[in-house]
Amino acid sequence: MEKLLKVINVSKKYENQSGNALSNISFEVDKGKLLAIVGESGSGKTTLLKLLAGVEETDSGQILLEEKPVTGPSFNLVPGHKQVKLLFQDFRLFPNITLYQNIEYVLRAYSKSFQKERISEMLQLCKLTHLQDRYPRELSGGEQQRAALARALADEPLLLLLDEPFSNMDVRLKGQLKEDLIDIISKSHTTAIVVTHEASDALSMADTIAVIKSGQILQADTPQGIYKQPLSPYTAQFFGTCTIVKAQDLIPYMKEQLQTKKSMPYPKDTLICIRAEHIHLGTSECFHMKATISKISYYGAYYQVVASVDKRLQLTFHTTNAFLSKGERVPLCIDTEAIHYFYA
Ligand SMILES: Nc1ncnc2c1ncn2[C@@H]1O[C@H](COP(=O)(O)OP(=O)(O)OP(=O)(O)O)[C@@H](O)[C@H]1O
Repeated sequence: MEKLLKVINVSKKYENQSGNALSNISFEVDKGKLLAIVGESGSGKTTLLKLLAGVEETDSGQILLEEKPVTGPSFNLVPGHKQVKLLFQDFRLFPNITLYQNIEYVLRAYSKSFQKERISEMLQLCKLTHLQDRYPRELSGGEQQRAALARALADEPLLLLLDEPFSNMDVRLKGQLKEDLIDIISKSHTTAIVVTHEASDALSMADTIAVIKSGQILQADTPQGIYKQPLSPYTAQFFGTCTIVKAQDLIPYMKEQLQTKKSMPYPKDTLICIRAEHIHLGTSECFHMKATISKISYYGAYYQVVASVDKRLQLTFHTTNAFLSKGERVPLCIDTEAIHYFYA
């Protein structure tokens, strides 16, 4: 697979900052793929996008786009790399010209006939042909985003960067937009990096996810790899509800299963993660322990239940059973095969 982008040991510290915004970041992106960068507020996501777009300077390390260095503003007359498009949360469409003219502006260096052809292609791709004569203020949030996307893709950037593209969207609109975005990006064969703090967006959109915390990449993997084989409790909990417990606290209830799972004995303080969907109400076929329900929260498709087994062991699980109540003692069964171990 051809590597479009290589980020090698990049660090960045702002002048008035005590720690680093980014420390020794390295990753690669294949041509035509979508990478999601995920992390909590202040983890360094936007800083990374700015470095990739060439609008901020790196302190050390290298960013290579098609093997050529991406340099910061002090190296360029016009800040920003010509073939990298950074799409901001607020879209930044020109307010006083129509949607058609917004795209036309990006293509001003090309011939009139090429402009016409390309604008029509972009409008079609982003399902905006019927809205081409409207001004940005006459478009809905979702339409404005597709318009910004059409404009960004018009002169075929090598790399498209999207900063929190769904931050201002309601849930219904977001679902549709996510589908549109993936569709448009893949049809245009664009390589893209999407920054988000929403784990579910990253899981559902990306080919690869990079988890960033305090300016460092904790893990980069496929969505399935990140969800099923998290390298740290932080990543495990970021991507879905899970109970993190010491293996020794589970041994009294699942001695046989835990020991046969791995032939090697594990240290006593080995942590394990059990996803909420891998804990079920016990049956005559599967019973590991009894627990007392301390909390029930309704999430529409399921209930999230917290139940205490003993002083040290509290499990969180999902169920569609609507007849449970707080204080009730319930039998529980854990999918032994799905238990994830964090070896020190
Ligand atoms: N211009 C600046 N000067 C000083 N510190 C900055 C500057 N910009 C960002 N920072 C700091 O760098 C760190 C990373 O910020 P960044 O904006 O990249 O995080 P983020 O992950 O995008 O956060 P959010 O999700 O809240 O937008 C933070 O600690 C932030 O306070």
